Amino acid sequence: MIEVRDVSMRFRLTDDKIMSLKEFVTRKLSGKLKINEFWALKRASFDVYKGEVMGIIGHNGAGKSTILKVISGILKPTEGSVTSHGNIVPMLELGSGFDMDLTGHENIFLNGAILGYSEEFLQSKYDEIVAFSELGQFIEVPIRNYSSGMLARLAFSIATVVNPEILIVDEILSVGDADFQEKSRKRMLELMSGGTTVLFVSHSLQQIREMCDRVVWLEHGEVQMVGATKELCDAYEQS
Ligand SMILES: Nc1ncnc2c1ncn2[C@@H]1O[C@H](COP(=O)(O)OP(=O)(O)OP(=O)(O)O)[C@@H](O)[C@H]1O
Repeated sequence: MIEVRDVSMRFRLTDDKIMSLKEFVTRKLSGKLKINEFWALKRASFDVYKGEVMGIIGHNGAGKSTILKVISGILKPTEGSVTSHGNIVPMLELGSGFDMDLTGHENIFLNGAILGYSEEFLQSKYDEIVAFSELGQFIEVPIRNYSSGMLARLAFSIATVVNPEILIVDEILSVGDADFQEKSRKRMLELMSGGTTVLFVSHSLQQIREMCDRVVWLEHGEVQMVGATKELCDAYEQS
């Protein structure tokens, strides 16, 4: 269902603080621009099968969020390829696809449109989304006033209103209060039992052990191991 083949991702960084485009061009032309290359992913390959829940673990900076962005199509890999079959719903950085100046209500239509849902569809699902988000009257308030937990609730409610074929989740289950975490965990389990393929990053090994069929372990941008959850989490904990 998802084939990740020899994916490498290079970021180019400059140490210098450049204040304008003019300065950038002058420095570049005069050869004074120092650019460092950084490979956030190095020849990563793995498969995610239809209907399985795949966890991604690894220490800070291992490349977990980067691989999710590449699979979601947000970043184009420098080398390698990703093939996927089915519509992908990514829930990545909190608030991506949201406009902070708009209300929760307006953002349901904005974010929903970005995810590819029609206005009529969103209209028909609006009450359900608001009810699931538990935002109540806050739905009419600009979201810049929301806490990160409230934003996560809104994002999760919009993204899971339909059963996506592939759901990509970055740490979202660790945001919000315990009750909502439990509710979103149940919704994820429901989606999984309905055949949705899920790819998710979590720093909580307990969550990974509980929810995943298989796990990819990334370290410094490289795939360290791919395997069954228990075996892999045991190895990771011992490392
Ligand atoms: N847009 C970018 N430009 C430059 N470097 C980046 C960019 N995005 C990520 N990186 C770097 O790539 C590396 C991998 O980042 P990534 O966010 O994928 O790691 P992660 O495993 O998700 O980390 P964490 O667990 O801390 O969230 C990091 O060193 C990060 O600083």
